[in-house]
Amino acid sequence: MTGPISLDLAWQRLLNYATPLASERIPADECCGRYLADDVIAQRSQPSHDLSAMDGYAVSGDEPWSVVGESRAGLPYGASLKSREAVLISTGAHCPAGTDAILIKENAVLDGDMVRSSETPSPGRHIRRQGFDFEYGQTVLSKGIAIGPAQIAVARSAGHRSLSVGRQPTVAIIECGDELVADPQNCPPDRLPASNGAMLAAMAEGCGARIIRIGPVSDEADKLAEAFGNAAAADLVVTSGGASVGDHDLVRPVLLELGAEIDFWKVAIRPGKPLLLARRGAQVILGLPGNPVSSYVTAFLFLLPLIRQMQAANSPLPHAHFLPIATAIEPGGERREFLRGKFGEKGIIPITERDSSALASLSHADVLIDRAIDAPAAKAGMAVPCYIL
Ligand SMILES: Nc1nc2c(c(=O)[nH]1)N[C@H]1C(S)=C(S)[C@@H](COP(=O)(O)OP(=O)(O)OC[C@H]3O[C@@H](n4cnc5c(N)ncnc54)[C@H](O)[C@@H]3O)O[C@H]1N2
Ligand code: MOO
Repeated sequence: MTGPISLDLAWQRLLNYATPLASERIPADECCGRYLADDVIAQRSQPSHDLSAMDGYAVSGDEPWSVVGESRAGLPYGASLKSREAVLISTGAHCPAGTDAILIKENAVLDGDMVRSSETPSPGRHIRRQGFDFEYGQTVLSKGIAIGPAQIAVARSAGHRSLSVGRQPTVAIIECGDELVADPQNCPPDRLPASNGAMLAAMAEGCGARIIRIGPVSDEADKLAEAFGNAAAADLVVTSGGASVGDHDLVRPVLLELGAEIDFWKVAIRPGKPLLLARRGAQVILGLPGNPVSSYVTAFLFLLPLIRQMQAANSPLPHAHFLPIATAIEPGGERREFLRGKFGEKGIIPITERDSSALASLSHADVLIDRAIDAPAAKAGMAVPCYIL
């Protein structure tokens, strides 16, 4: 039996394993949370003309100016300005050709159809130049980025009604364990409400997956094989529990029986050592440990990156932020460890509970603190790598 592999190696293998699914074109307005399958090229310049950034007067030459018309947003003044002419202008309206400056309304002194300034407007000030935001033909959004509200807005502004995005994977979640009951309000004293399936489904769905829930499945090889059969249509199958070395831990033996290729089993992290990556035909299989916190942490580190990668994300792994800790942390151990932490006024407060079954402490966590193997003790105030949950 080979030993656990490092997290970095496991991540490298994971990213080589899953390829992006086919792309699809959908309305830009429905793209929040999706990943771009192609670069987005501007079909127009923004702004398409020089625009006023303020309400006031577009003026040409020296004062006083005679007011010859109006330029409104969407209703431009049709002619050029001559020297000593002005038009009333609104924010977002075209500056007529010949505009030298914008006299803001607050500094305008009207006298019949003439206008003067109480403060001379500086040339070019308050004029948004054509194409200053982006130019026609420019790449405004790059392939592989996550689409959020700002990206939807820029795509529309660049003239796109629809966008090409990675297809969302179907993820089947199989919960294993004789002790698990589906209904938490009907749980005999010797059993346990199944909680990992719902937790993993919420995590995967939040990352864009379409979910199939299977189980809880009892610890019997034929039942687990049947569950894999029911998951045949999924792009990715995630199991929870039965990943370790116990007599009733059946995920690995059943997968071998079904002819799956196992890439790795066991990663040197805490929590979450018994973790399995396999492939069966085009289907990727991720076996997560049953302990609830291990399940959460390994889903965060492996399941969510797989889902992002399948949707064409260019940066699917979680990103660490260096944040100061409010209290000291003891030296790291022989596995890379992910400690729960929460936001506090003086920095991240490490949560002392480290048991991999302790869900209440997980529910208080805002971050996972990444502690390297044999990391030296960290004093209060030191910045440590954290993953925001
Ligand atoms: N001899 C060894 N024993 C164990 C090792 C080891 O290396 N040698 N590793 C330990 C570690 S680390 C972990 S993590 C667990 C993982 O075990 P399994 O993936 O086989 O999980 P189970 O045994 O099925 O369950 C563990 C624990 O979690 C509870 N559980 C399981 N599924 C759910 C669920 N869907 N909802 C809520 N709770 C669940 C289950 O009742 C158990 O208490 O193995 C260690 N053992
Ligand atoms: O990973 Mo186990 O997750 O250390 O309890």
